[in-house]
Parts: sequence; structure tokens; C-alpha cells
Amino acid sequence: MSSTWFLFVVVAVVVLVALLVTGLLIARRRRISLDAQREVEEKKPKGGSYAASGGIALAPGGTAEAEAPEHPVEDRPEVDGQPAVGDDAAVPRDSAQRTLRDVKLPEAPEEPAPATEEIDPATGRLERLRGRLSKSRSVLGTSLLGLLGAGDLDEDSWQDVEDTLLMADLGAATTNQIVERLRDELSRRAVRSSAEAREVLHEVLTAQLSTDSERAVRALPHIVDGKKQPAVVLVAGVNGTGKTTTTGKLARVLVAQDKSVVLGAADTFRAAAADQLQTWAERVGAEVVRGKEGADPAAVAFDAVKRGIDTGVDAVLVDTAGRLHTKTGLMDELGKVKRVVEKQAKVDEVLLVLDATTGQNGLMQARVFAEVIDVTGIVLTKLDGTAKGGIVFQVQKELGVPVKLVGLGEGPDDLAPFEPGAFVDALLG
Ligand SMILES: Nc1nc2c(ncn2[C@@H]2O[C@H](COP(=O)(O)OP(=O)(O)OP(=O)(O)O)[C@@H](O)[C@H]2O)c(=O)[nH]1
Repeated sequence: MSSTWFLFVVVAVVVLVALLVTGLLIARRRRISLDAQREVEEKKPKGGSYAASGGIALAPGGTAEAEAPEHPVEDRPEVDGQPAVGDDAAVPRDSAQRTLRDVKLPEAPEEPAPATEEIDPATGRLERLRGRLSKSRSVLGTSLLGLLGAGDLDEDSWQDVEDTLLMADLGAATTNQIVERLRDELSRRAVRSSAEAREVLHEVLTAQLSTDSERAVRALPHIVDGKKQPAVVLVAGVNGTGKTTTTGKLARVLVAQDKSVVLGAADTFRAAAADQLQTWAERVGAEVVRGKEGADPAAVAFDAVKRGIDTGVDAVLVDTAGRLHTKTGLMDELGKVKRVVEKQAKVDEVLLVLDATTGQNGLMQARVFAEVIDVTGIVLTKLDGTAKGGIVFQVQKELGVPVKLVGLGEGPDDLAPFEPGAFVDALLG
């Protein structure tokens, strides 16, 4: 019995030892696997799968819906708390916002409207400007009247009459015609007094200046397809003849008759020309259309006419550039201006501006222009500053185009209609 108990105790001890060893082994293995797991955990980057080299951790994307934070700004439902256009990034978007309506704009300082000027009525202008022709008068009028009023004229005296007319730039053909008519009339009427001589001279000179052509400047609107269409006037001429000044003066005449005007600064050759025209426009209260310096004159002319049509004005006056380097160049430029303008409106008037002080040179310019473009009227400027008023006779005859206007000074109202009788009156004093 004692040996049985001894055997039982030994087996129990062995089993206990075995259990103890197994338990220790299991405990050790568990401890190792937990450490390894921690290592793995520690190697895992924070912030999920994104590892930013700059060290900025971002939240993972994906489809899982993050709960939208409740927005405290109730008065901006339309943006749901997001920054809106015009928000100041420096101001927290939750701070109270002013609506656009609350923002008061500073009052724009009122631009003083350019003062428009008093414009002299155009009627009877030539009469009022009679004194301006004094230089022309001193040559033509005084000399001729002195010769013719002296009674019977010998051949030398007639030669003097001829020379006087030639010196006043009437040209050979016109001079011959005038001398012939004077001889006939003086002998036919048996003129004895200087008053009678003046009458004959007046008649003959006036007849020389008369023409069947219309002298009115076609600058009033007309109806096309039942719609009012502004008159389109091109002002051409060599630079320096007084184109821009004439365009401005003509605008004044129109505005004085309650007509609305658009001025086209198509003389892009000289920047100051556009400024000059703008000044004229401001003075009369007209609109000016201008391009950049060196812009295509035809494009500016087109825009001016378009503006005139769109705004329903009465007249569009286009100041063109008049470089006369070559006839081809001029032809290209002026011809193009006219062609381009006529894509939208007929050109009603082409006024050629000639400087009376240039005498025969002016006549040569007139010939070139007349070949390039259909000139419909002549403006003779600076008649106040020349003794050669006779160019009026010649230019009209040569071109077969009437002188419509004369410039008698630099003043804004120193533009007069050309009336042969009044002109000769002024010439003879
Ligand atoms: N005495 C006098 N001067 C005039 C007359 N018309 C124009 N002028 C002057 O002539 C000069 C030239 O005139 P503008 O109108 O600039 O001539 P333009 O042909 O337009 O010349 P650009 O501007 O160079 O194209 C200016 O000083 C004008 O004041 C006139 O009838 N009499």
C-alpha cells in the first residue's frame, strides 16, 4: 500500500512539473508575439496610407461621409460656410459679413462738362469777314480799279491789268478771258467814270466765278430705306492746309443749326491732329471717334461713320490724313478710306482743303487729289493771309468743282460760305 502511494505521489509531481514547464513556455511565446506586434504598429505611418515628405499629415480621402460640422453662420446659407467670392481671406469666414448693398461707394467727382461756345451765325459771314481779304484786295482790287478807272486804256495799261491778274494767281487762261471780257464791256458801255469801271469789273469777275454746280455743303441727313442716315463728309487735303481746323469750324456751323455731329479723327499720321480735333469737338459739344497714333485711317473713318449711324446723328465729318509722298500712297490711303466707309454709308461730300497762300502749288495738289478721289467741293483756307486770292478763280475752273467754303482766319468762326458776288465785293473793297 505504501509503495502505491509513493508511486501516486511521484506521478503527480511529474505531471505538475510538466504543466509548469508548458505554462512557462506558452507565456514566453505570448510575450514575444506582443512585442513584434508593437514593432509593426510603431512602423505604421501615422495618418493612414499618405506619408507626406513635408511632414503635413492629411486625412484619408474616400467615400466615407464625414459628418459635416454644424455651421454657425446662419445668414450665409448659399455658401454653406465656404469662402465666397470677394471674402477677405484674412477675415475668419465665420465673422459677420457685410452685404454688398451695405458698401457705400465714394461719390464720383462730377466732371465739369466742357463749356460749349457761342457760335457766330453763318449767314452773312463773308460780309463780316470782308476786312480779312485786305491783302488780296490790295493787289487785285486797288490795282485794277486804279488802272480801269483812269479812263481810256492803252496797250501798256492793258498789259498792267493782265500782270495784276497773273500776280494774283488767276492763271493765264482765266486772265486772258477776263481781260477780253473787260475790253469788250468797257468799250461797249463807253465807261467813263471809276464807279462804272468798278461795276463792269465786278460783273466780269463775278461771272468768272459763277458755276452751275451746287455750292451747298452736303452735310445734312437723309432718309435711306425709311431710316435717317447721317451725311458723311470726308475732309481731304495736304497736311498743314487747314483740314483739321476746317473740320472743326464746319462742325460749329452745323451745331449752331442744332445739328448733331460725330467727328472722325482719321488723320492718324500726326497724333496732335486727333487731339486738335478732340478740342474742337469739346468746344462745340460733338463726339469724336479716334484711333491710336498710326492706326489705319480707314478703320477710324469706318468706326466714326458706324458711330454716327448708331447714334442717329445728322452728320459725320471725317478728317483724313493727307500725306502726299507719292500719288500711289495717297491713292491707296484715301481710296481705301472712301471704299471702307462706303461699306455702310454713301460718302455725300468730299471737301478738298487748299491753302490759298501756296498759290500754284495748291493747284498742283488739287490736280493730284482730283485724280485720286471724286472731289465734290473746295475749301480755300488762309485767304486772310495772302495777296493771291485769285487762286479761287483758277482752282474752280481747273477742277470743275465749286469752291464751297473759304477760311479767313484761325478763329473758330472764321469759315465763310463762298458767294461769288460777296467775294468780289470784298476783293474790290
Ligand atoms: N490764317 C489762317 N490760318 C488758318 C486757316 N485755316 C487754318 N489755319 C491755320 O493753319 C494751321 C494748320 O491748320 P491745321 O488745321 O492743323 O491743318 P491740317 O491740314 O489739319 O494739318 P495736319 O493737322 O498736320 O494734318 C493752323 O495753325 C491753323 O490755325 C485760315 O483760314 N486762316
